[in-house]
Amino acid sequence: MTSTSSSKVVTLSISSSSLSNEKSESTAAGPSGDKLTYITGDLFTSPAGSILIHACNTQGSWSAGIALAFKKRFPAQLRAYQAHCKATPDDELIGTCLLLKMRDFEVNGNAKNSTDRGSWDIACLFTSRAYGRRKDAPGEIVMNTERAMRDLIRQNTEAKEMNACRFNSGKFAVPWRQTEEILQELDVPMTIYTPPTEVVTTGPSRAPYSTGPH
Ligand SMILES: Nc1ncnc2c1ncn2[C@@H]1O[C@H](COP(=O)(O)OP(=O)(O)OC[C@H]2O[C@H](OP(=O)(O)O)[C@H](O)[C@@H]2O)[C@@H](O)[C@H]1O
Repeated sequence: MTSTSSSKVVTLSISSSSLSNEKSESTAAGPSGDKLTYITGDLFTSPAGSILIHACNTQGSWSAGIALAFKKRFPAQLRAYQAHCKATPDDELIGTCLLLKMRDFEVNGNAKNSTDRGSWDIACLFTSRAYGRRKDAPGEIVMNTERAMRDLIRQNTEAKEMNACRFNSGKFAVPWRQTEEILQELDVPMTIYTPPTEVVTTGPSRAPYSTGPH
């Protein structure tokens, strides 16, 4: 069997085991994938005290997609993200992670009526320099994702639970599978949330979204 066909078998095995909620064995030939858990639901229902992960541009803009939800819920964290972007050159930001710790925002900053205040740390993965039509190419975003995830793992010294949306797969237009492969290679435990609306509206190749990773 060629190495190409071998890796294909591993991939298929990951897919089917995820759908049946069974753990797949880790093999030297490929990623285990068994540390990713898939949930249909809202990322903002993640357990308190955990980390919420999303992808960001380096321009200081949370203006669309799930970033807009972060902006509305966490105005103080938005300001910290903007200040960080302003103070750091793009080339230094890209491929890093800004980890905004809840304890730094408990006392002041967020809207007084926010019920989310202080519930989670927020990990901003800088996976693209720009956004919209000027966003980085998919291959670059994937490379930046690996570096930014390593930076997050390094900073997560308290081993907090990590939760993410299918980052990079919306506005950044990178097929989820490519980001998923990076997470599998890093062998990182993470829960991935998919909105129920996305399950309904996706095409045939994304149909298993309600229960599986592809
Ligand atoms: N509540 C929720 N719970 C769980 N999943 C949720 C959700 N709401 C949405 N999703 C899903 O979350 C995935 C990512 O989709 P997104 O398009 O958001 O993000 P992305 O990572 O591709 O791109 C980042 C750039 O998008 C923004 O826009 P701007 O640049 O500001 O214009 C940023 O600022 C960045 O720059 C998609 O699967 C959505 O279904």
